[in-house]
Order: sequence, then C-alpha cells, then structure tokens
Amino acid sequence: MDVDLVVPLKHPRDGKSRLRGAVETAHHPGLVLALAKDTLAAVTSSAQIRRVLLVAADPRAVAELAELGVEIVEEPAEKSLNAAFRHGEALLKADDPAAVVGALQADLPALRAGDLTAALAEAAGRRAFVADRQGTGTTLLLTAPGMPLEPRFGPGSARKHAESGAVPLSQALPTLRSDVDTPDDLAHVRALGVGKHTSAYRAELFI
Ligand SMILES: Nc1nc2c(ncn2[C@@H]2O[C@H](COP(=O)(O)OP(=O)(O)OP(=O)(O)O)[C@@H](O)[C@H]2O)c(=O)[nH]1
Ligand SMILES: C=C(OP(=O)(O)O)C(=O)O
Repeated sequence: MDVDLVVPLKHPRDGKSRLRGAVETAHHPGLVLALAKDTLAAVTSSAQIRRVLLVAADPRAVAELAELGVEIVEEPAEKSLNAAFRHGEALLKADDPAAVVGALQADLPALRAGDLTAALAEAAGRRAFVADRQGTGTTLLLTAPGMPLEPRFGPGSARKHAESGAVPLSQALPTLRSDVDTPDDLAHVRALGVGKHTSAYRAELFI
C-alpha cells in the first residue's frame, strides 16, 4: 500500500517553543530544522511512502528541506495545525482521490523506516493512529483509502482520534512514538539514537 504523507511545519524560529532552553537561543531554529531533517530522511527512505508534502508556515524558511525529496507548499489562510493537515490532504487527494493519506509530525528524529512500515502494515487500510510514548498525543494518523483524515491534533489528540473511530496501533514502534516537545524528550531520543542531522547538531554545539 502506497501512502502520501502530510507534514506540517511552523517557521523554525517560532516552532518547538517548549524546547527552548535545550540549546542556546541562536541554535534553536537549527535544532528544529535538524529534527525535521532526520524525520524526513527516514520517511523518504521508506519504500511505501510515495509523496511527502510539507505544509509550511513560511516555505522560504524551510526551503533546504526540499533536498530531502519532499514537496513544500504554504499553509492556508487559516493558521492552525489541523488546517495545515487538511490543506495537505486536499492537495494530495486532488491528484489521487483514492490515496491513503498520513498525517505525520516533523519532530521524530529517531524515526526508523521499519517502524513506519510496521505501522502501515498493522493499519491495513483502516483509519488508524500512533499515540506518542506518553499516550496522550498523536505522531501519525492514517486514512482508509480515499476516506477523510479528520485530524484532531492538539492536546489530548490520542483520545480524540480514538473517540472519532480511528484504530490505535498497538505495536511498540518506539522510534515512531518518540516525538520531541521538551528537553526531556530530546534526552530520550538521544538515548534511542537520533539521525545524523540532530546528532551532528549536538556535536557542533559541544565542540
Ligand atoms: N504549518 C503549520 N504547522 C504547524 C502549526 N502548528 C504546529 N505546526 C507543526 O506541527 C508539528 C507539531 O506541533 P507541536 O508538536 O505542537 O509543535 P510546536 O507547535 O512547534 O511546539 P510548541 O511551540 O512547543 O507547542 C510541528 O512540526 C509544528 O511545526 C501551524 O499552525 N501551521
Ligand atoms: C499536536 C500534537 O503534538 P504535540 O503533543 O507534540 O504538541 C498532538 O499530539 O496532537
């Protein structure tokens, strides 16, 4: 089953405000971009991912991510996370109305293609989601083929996605559940093993 993914991204200067203080202020945007690069590198190395559409608050600020093989579009007039996901979904469905669309967070720097593949296999064409490791948030929401995404991201989104009928995926999927919102999350993914962008970024800071 081929999947088209939507990945939303704020301006790196504005995003991940709860992560502020993990690195010096001047390094914050670079760290946010590094998290996204490692996420996208894992995604684009997954055989089942057909397209990746980045819905950006400011496409120019994240233009370097296009090198990873993703398409970048500007977010719609309605500035919200769920509006960004719906916009990406509409663009992808305009090209292929029968597509399976996935909504993925851009802050999964330990992500391995194998966990993504395993999640797609368990979903097996059902509208399904992966809760974050705390069990409250959502890192991935998948549609059934040609069916609506109905994103309910935000605080308590795991419960909201379950209440809306999405199937909670039950495999361990440690690298897909480890999103980075706080400095504690950053320590967690570093122990798990981050991709080269986040890893190199840390080295740069400590040289
Ligand atoms: N395009 C777009 N992306 C968004 C928007 N809100 C959140 N995102 C992105 O969605 C992802 C998940 O959001 P959060 O984990 O809450 O990240 P955040 O809003 O940057 O983090 P905090 O400031 O700490 O709440 C991140 O990659 C954000 O950049 C939005 O309004 N528009
Ligand atoms: C918006 C969400 O992400 P986070 O918890 O990472 O802010 C969510 O989990 O729905």
